Amino acid sequence: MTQILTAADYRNPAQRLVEPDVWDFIEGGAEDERTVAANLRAFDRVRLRPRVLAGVSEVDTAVSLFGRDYATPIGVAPTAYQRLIDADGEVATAKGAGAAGALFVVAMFASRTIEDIAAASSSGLWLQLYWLRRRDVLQSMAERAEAAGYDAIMLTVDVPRMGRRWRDVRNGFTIGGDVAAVNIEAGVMAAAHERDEGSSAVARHTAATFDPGLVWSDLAWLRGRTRLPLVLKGILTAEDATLAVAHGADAIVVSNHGGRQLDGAVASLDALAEVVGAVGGAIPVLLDGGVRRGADALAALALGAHMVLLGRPPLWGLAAGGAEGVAGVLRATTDELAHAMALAGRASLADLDRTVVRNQPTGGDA
Ligand SMILES: Cc1cc2nc3c(=O)[nH]c(=O)nc-3n(C[C@H](O)[C@H](O)[C@H](O)COP(=O)(O)O)c2cc1C
Ligand SMILES: CC(C)CC(=O)C(=O)O
Repeated sequence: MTQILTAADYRNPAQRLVEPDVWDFIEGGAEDERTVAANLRAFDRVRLRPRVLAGVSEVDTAVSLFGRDYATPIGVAPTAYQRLIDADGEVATAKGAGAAGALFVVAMFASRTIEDIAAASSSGLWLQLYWLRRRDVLQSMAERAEAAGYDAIMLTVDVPRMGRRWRDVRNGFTIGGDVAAVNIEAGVMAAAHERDEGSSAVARHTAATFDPGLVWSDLAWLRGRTRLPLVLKGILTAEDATLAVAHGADAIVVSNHGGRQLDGAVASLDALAEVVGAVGGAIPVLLDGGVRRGADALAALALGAHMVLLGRPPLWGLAAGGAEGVAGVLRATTDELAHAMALAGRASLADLDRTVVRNQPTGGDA
C-alpha cells in the first residue's frame, strides 16, 4: 500500500471503499466537467517568487475569523450527505477538523444533526443553507445553528437550479440506505430518495424545493432572522462581489461549486483577483475549488483569500480513514503550506501578498 503523505494519497483508497455511484457523485461535475479541470489547471499555472534570508525558523499558519482562532487557513467546505461514505458522517468530519484546528462548514443536507455535530466539534463550525421555497426551514435551521454555537450562516447562491451532472443522471443517483438530510422534515426531502432510472434524484429534489426566483433584496429576510454573520458562497465576478458588500454580506466565498454548476465557468483562482479588487478589503474573501496542496493555498492566500476551503479532499480522507482521515488531509495540506511559506521566505500569513505569485492569473485558460 502506498504511504499516505499528501491529501491526494487518500483518493485511491477512498475510491476503493465507496460505491461507484457515490464516487461519481463526489468526483463528478457539471456536463463535460471543464470547470472541474479548470480549477485544478489554474493552480498548476501558478509560479511562486521565493524570497531568501527571511528568518523562517518559526512559520505560523494561524488565522482568525468571526472572533475565532484557527490553527490553519485551510478549512472544510460544505458537502452534503457525508454518511454516504462513513457511518459517523459529519460527526467524524467535525472531530477531524477539530483535531486539525480547522473550520468545518456543515451542509444544510448534513446526515447528522446540527446538535450532534456541534457536540463533536472542538473548532469553529458554520452552517450552510440553500434558499428553499420553504423559508420556515431556513429560519428554524438558522435558529438551531445559533443555539448550538455555530459561528456563521453560509448561504450558497450558485444553485438557482442544479448543474447537469451527467454521471448522476446516468447512474440514476439516489440518496439511499438510511442516509438522509436529518435536519429537515422528511416530507421536504422525499424526492431525494425516490429512484428513477435515467435521472438524478438529487437534481429532481433541487428542482422541487429550491427557490430560483431569489434576488439580492431577499437577503434582508434572512439577515433579519439571525444574529450570526452571513457568508455568501458562489461569487465569481466583481459585479456580484460589489453587490454582496452593498447587501451586507459579512464574507464571501469565491467558488464555482467545485465545477458542479455552470460548466465553462471561470476557475475559482482566476476569479479571485477581480473579486478581491472589488471588495477592497471591506469583508473577508474566501476561496474554494481545486485546492489540493499547500502551495495552492499559498497562491490563493497571496492573491487575497483569507481562508481556503477543501471540498472533495476531506471526503477522500473521511472515506479512507474516518475522523483520522479528515484530520490527515487537513494536516498534510497545512504542513505543505507551512513548508511552502518557509521556502518562499514568508513566515506568517500576514507576509503573504501578490508579490508571492509571478504569473498572476489573467482570468482564463487562454
Ligand atoms: C460531494 C459534494 C457535495 C457538495 N455539497 C454541497 C452542499 O451541500 N452545499 C454547498 O454549498 N456546496 C456543496 N458542494 C460544493 C463544495 O462546497 C465546494 O464548493 C467544492 O467542492 C470545492 O471544490 P473542490 O471539491 O475542488 O475542493 C459539494 C461538493 C461535493 C464534491
Ligand atoms: C445534494 C446537493 C444539493 C448538494 C450539492 O450542492 C452538490 O452536490 O454539489
